[in-house]
Amino acid sequence: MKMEELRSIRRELHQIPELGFQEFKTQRYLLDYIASLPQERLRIVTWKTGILVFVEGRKPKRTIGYRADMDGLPIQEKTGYAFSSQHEGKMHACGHDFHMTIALGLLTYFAKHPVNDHLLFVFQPAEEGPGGALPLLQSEEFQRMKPDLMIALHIAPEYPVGTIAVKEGLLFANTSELFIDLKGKGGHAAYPHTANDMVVAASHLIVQLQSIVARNVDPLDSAVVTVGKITGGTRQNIIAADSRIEGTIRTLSASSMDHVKQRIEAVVAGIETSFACQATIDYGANYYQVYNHPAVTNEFMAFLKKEHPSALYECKEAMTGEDFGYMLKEIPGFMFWLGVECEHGLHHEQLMPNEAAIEVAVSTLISYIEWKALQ
Ligand SMILES: CC(=O)N[C@@H](CCC[C@H](N)C(=O)O)C(=O)O
Repeated sequence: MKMEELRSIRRELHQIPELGFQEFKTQRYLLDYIASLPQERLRIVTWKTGILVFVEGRKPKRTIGYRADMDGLPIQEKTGYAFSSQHEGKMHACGHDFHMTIALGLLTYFAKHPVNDHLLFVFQPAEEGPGGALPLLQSEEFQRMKPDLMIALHIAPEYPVGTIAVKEGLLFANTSELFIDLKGKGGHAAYPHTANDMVVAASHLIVQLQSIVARNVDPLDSAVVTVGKITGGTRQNIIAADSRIEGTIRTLSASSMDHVKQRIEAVVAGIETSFACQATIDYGANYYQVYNHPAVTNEFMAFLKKEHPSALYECKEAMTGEDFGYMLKEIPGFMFWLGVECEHGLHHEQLMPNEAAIEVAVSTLISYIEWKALQ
C-alpha cells in the first residue's frame, strides 16, 4: 500500500473526530474501506461503534490481535491544516487517526498476504472515555475470536519519527477520572456572610488536592492529581451556589490509587466542614495499568534489535493511561510508543504528528507479524 493512500486515509479520518461511543461516521468510513479489500479470508463483526475483523490464517497455531482506538477529544483544533476537523469542538488530538490508519495499512496487507496464524484487527471505541476496551473484551463477539497475543501502539510526539519506544512490565499508569461537585448557598456579591461561596471552596479544594502528591505519596513512588476543568457560578456579582472540579488521578500501582482516593475523600470532607457545603465525588472511568508481558515484549525487542536496530528505544514508564491495559491483563502482549516527532504534545490543539511515521509503523509491524506467525 502506498504512503499517499495511507496519508489520505489519515487525513479523511482526521476530519471526522467523534467522542467515545459516538464514532458512527468513523465506523462507517472504516466499514466502507474494509469492504473494498479482498473478502475471502475476512470475517467482519461490529460491536457498538467498534469493529472486529478476523483474517483467517493459512495454517493457524494462534490468533494474533492488533488493536486501534477510534475516538477523538473535545478540543477545538488549531492546527491550521487544510484537512482540519469538520466537527466543531472535536479533534483527533491523541493520534487515534494515526492508530486507525496504521491498522488499516496492516489489514490491507494481510487480507492480500495472509500468514499462517489467524489475525484479529480490533477497532475499539471510547478509549478517551468512558472506556471501550473492558466491555469489548467481555463481549461475546470478542470472546468468540479471542486472540492469544495482543499488540497496540500509541503515537509519541517526543520521539524521532519511527522510533519504537517500549519496555517490559509497566508502561502506562493506573488512572481514574475525578469529578467533585460542591453545593453551597448562593447570594448577593455584597453580602458574603449570608452565603456559602462555592468558588472559594473549590479554590481551596484545588490547592489542597495538590498537597496529596506532595505530602501523602512516598517520594519514591509516583502519582499525579490533575484538575483539568473548573466550573461554577453564574455571573460576576453573584456568589456561586455550585462548583464542579474535573480531573484525573494517575498512580503506578493499584494500592497507591486506593491511598490517593482515601486522601481525596478526607480533603473533600474537610472542605465540607470548613465551607458548610455538600460535596459528592464521582470517580468516572478507571483504567488498569498497561503492563507489557515480559517474555513477549522481550521477544519483540530482540526482533527489533536484529531487524530494525535503529528504531528501538528502551523507554521508562509514563503517567498516561490506556484502557488497552484491560486487554493486557487478560491476554499476553504489549503496547509501544511510536515516535511522530512534533512540537506540541498529546491532547494539544496544535498536535501535528509527522505522517512519515505511519509507513514506518506499517512496515515494521508487517515484518514482525510475519516473523511471529512462523514461530
Ligand atoms: C494516551 C492517553 O493520553 N490516554 C488518556 C486516557 C484517558 C483516561 C481517562 N479519561 C482519564 O482522564 O483518567 C490519558 O489521559 O492518559
